[in-house]
Amino acid sequence: MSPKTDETTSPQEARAHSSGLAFEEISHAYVAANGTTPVLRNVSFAVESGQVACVVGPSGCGKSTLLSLAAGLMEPTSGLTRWKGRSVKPGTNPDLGMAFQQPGLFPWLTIRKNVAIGLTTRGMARHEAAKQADEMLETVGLSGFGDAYPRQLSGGMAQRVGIARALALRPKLLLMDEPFASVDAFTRLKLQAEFKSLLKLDKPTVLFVTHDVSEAILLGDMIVVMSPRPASVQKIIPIAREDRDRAGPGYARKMTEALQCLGVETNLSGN
Ligand SMILES: Nc1ncnc2c1ncn2[C@@H]1O[C@H](COP(=O)(O)OP(=O)(O)OP(=O)(O)O)[C@@H](O)[C@H]1O
Repeated sequence: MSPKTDETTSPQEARAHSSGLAFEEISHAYVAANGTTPVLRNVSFAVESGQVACVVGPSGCGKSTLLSLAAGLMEPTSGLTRWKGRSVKPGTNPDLGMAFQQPGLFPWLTIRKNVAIGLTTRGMARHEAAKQADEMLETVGLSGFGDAYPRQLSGGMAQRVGIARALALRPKLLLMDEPFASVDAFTRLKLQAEFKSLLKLDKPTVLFVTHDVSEAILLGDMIVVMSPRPASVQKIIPIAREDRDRAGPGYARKMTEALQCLGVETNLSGN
């Protein structure tokens, strides 16, 4: 979360000195032959090192665009994205790991090779990469599946492979775009709990896009609620450990706060 500020430190300076990921007055528009689509407007927030920020917002408001900017896949129309205080430039960020809604596994490679591929492309020897891939597969509950192919896995297992592939790189910055959206509700709950404990291993800084407020409360140290497109930050809701108890008052309070911010009716008892 943003560092404490005092009279001598402006919020802008605090973001510039963030130890993690910072967006500074980011605006972005897509320009195409048929016109310009403004997507982000003056977005500013910081995610401190080792913290998890979950981004929620209406469909099409620009959440994935924010991830692409953090990954350095494109540059904003205006403003600055910083990682560890340095401006993010297009190109390879060795600290970066990414996982998406569709894990995008290579069907012709074994599961082991799917996980190892990021390591070998970074120059690791094949046998060492295979060993680390097997360790990571064990961590995500897929030991014994290294020689299988993606077609032999269920949707939940394929998601686990996608997460293993991202985490095998031991990323300091992990960007995730609805990684659990395509699995059934029960598998999703299991994956969320597993992912939560995996984060404790290396404590990466995480930007996690989701449509699911309960997922955001469970996984996030903060929820960044975006407005409709062109999106700006509507509210930042800090999440404390006790708020993650689904039966506790904090959980209900944070859920209501986020949903109201998103314009969702929270009391349907009169219907
Ligand atoms: N490469 C592109 N060129 C033109 N417009 C784009 C491009 N990528 C995204 N857009 C548009 O920008 C807007 C924001 O897209 P983005 O995918 O960032 O939103 P999102 O909040 O992640 O959406 P969703 O919740 O549906 O996943 C959308 O209107 C989308 O159509």
